[in-house]
Amino acid sequence: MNQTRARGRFITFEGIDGAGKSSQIAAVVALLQARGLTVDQTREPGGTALGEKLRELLLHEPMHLETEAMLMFAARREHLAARIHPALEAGSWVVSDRFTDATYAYQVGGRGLDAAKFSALEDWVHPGFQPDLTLVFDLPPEVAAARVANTGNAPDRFEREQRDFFERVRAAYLERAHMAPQRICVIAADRAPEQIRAEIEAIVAERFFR
Ligand SMILES: Nc1ncnc2c1ncn2[C@@H]1O[C@H](COP(=O)(O)OP(=O)(O)O)[C@@H](O)[C@H]1O
Ligand SMILES: Cc1cn([C@H]2C[C@H](O)[C@@H](COP(=O)(O)OP(=O)(O)O)O2)c(=O)[nH]c1=O
Repeated sequence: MNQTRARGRFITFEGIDGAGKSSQIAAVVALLQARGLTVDQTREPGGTALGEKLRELLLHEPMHLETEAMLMFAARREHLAARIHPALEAGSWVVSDRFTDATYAYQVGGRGLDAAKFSALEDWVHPGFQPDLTLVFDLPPEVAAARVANTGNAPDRFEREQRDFFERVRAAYLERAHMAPQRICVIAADRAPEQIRAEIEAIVAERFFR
């Protein structure tokens, strides 16, 4: 029998640093796997050997804002070609810690990149392609900053930014969610992990398994 496997779905997690994405991503991956799906868990910047090298530069090397935006999209181009598209076509689901909404939030919102330049890069790198579902973890920057400080890890170039930067990033995420309400769900992330997890499970079930 010539049965082709259905194309996989692409789910992305977004939010300011310390929003609490990491553990919830693990829960969603486990949930999908429990349904018998093959899941590829990945992240941006990164996700490929080249992308991880670019990530090192992006997180630690000072650079011009437009260099930063183009390197984010360069890493993404590689990620799409080498990993995301092949996985989806093979029927795997792809769950990524960040994607293009992060460039809108951090580079346009946080750093002030020209929105037209962002759109040009987005249209070049993935014309007509967006995640099937994006979860934006939303919380006050001071709460997120306290969580990041508690981890005890050395902060990277982004995590060292001040509260007003993260206020702008947060606002840009909310603006982006407003522009694509069918795709982007905003999650109140200043709650207990179990509550957040239950809400996400309900969203995923409603969106994909109803
Ligand atoms: N809902 C939550 N309430 C309180 N602390 C949390 C919550 N979710 C995550 N944390 C803690 O906050 C820190 C950052 O979480 P993490 O998942 O790494 O965030 P992100 O991946 O969004 O940067 C970790 O120490 C984690 O244990
Ligand atoms: C994908 C992406 C990430 N970033 C930033 C956001 C984060 O501060 C950083 C790395 O993301 P992340 O993996 O969430 O950091 P961590 O592992 O420390 O939780 O890169 C951008 O500024 N633009 C982008 O397009």
